[in-house]
Amino acid sequence: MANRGRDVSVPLPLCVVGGGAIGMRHVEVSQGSEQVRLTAIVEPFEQRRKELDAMGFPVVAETADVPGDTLAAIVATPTPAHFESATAALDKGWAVIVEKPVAATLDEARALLAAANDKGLPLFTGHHRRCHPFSQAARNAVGNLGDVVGVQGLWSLRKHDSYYDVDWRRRPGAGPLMTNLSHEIDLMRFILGDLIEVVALTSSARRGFQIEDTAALAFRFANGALGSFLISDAGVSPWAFEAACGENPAIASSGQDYIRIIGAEGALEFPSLTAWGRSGPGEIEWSKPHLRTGGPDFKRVDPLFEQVNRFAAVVGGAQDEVLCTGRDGIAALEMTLAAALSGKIGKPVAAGEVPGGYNGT
Ligand SMILES: NC(=O)C1=CN([C@@H]2O[C@H](COP(=O)(O)OP(=O)(O)OC[C@H]3O[C@@H](n4cnc5c(N)ncnc54)[C@H](OP(=O)(O)O)[C@@H]3O)[C@@H](O)[C@H]2O)C=CC1
Ligand SMILES: O=C1CO[C@H](CO)[C@@H](O)[C@@H]1O
Repeated sequence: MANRGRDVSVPLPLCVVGGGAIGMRHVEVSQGSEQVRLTAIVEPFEQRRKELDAMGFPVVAETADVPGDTLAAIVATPTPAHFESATAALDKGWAVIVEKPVAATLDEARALLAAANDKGLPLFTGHHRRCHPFSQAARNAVGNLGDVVGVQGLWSLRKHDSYYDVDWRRRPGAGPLMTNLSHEIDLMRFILGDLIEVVALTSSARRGFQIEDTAALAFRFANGALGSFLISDAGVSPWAFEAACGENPAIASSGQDYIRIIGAEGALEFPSLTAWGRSGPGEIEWSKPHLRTGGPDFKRVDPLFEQVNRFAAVVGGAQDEVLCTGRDGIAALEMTLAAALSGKIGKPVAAGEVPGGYNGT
């Protein structure tokens, strides 16, 4: 692969494309990492460029203006622009992390992966939750539950109204399915394996946009387990990934678990990894009390910092089993779009049934 075998004692020269909300978090962690060196922020809009320049950031208008020694990019443009931005980065010969969802449609996502493969360049998707120690531990802990029967999740955070002042966030490619459920799907895949079917009810009754504000979903996994999820960015609650773990400086912590995983031999709350299981010998069944075991104390990390360091290591030739690959990103996008399509047509949608050009509306 291109860039493999470079001297990893030298920080990876990397640019961030898109100087918005998450782009600036990538800038922050890149500037704090010894594994990478920020060469530029690519920001096409003059006013924003001026602001970034005044703050002392190295900012350029387009990919062509990025310093020539750059070897990698994090693409953090609006989702509908991912394809164009990531294609431009791959054309420069850069290794790429593209923010989630990997693209607006499956056709675009598959074309990106094909381009990366043709050029021998690493392509990852920014489903950063995998980089938390508790996510990796959950993957191992489900092995103690016996056959997994099901999973139940709830993600409900009320976004501030001005979040939706940004035009693209009210349009196809955005909304809590593409923006937030895509993370949940990747996380469920990471912990429990492939999802193969989804049925959904969607509603825009609270915010009144073209995109949904709330959805109730049911999933089927390849291993036979089932799942259900309620997701909303209009409803106030302490139950959501970011509130549970406090990873996002812009979102208040609650410390509340928001997912329960159920197996034939026990159950697990996430992300605390509080476990419920056998309290004695013999058949484990409903007349017997459960033994409750609190989860371990996990080291708190900034997952974006972990992600960029892992990325730098892979570009230097390391193997990685945690980062979300381009292929993983496509799988998460497929079931996210399947959920949107199901909500639209009122029927279950299986993997393989989402049209390549479908963008979720
Ligand atoms: N992993 C995570 O935790 C998160 C991921 N995301 C994902 O990141 C992406 C960006 O979201 P968010 O940060 O909220 O969006 P923002 O709108 O805050 O930021 C996008 C930035 O990209 C700029 N931009 C627009 N088009 C281009 C282009 N063609 N080339 C370069 N820059 C461009 C925008 O400029 P201007 O404002 O002037 O239009 C803006 O500065 C989305 O795909 C989203 O799903 C978002 C939040 C968290
Ligand atoms: O990707 C994401 C989208 O938005 C959320 C809130 O802004 C983030 O926390 C999340 O990681």
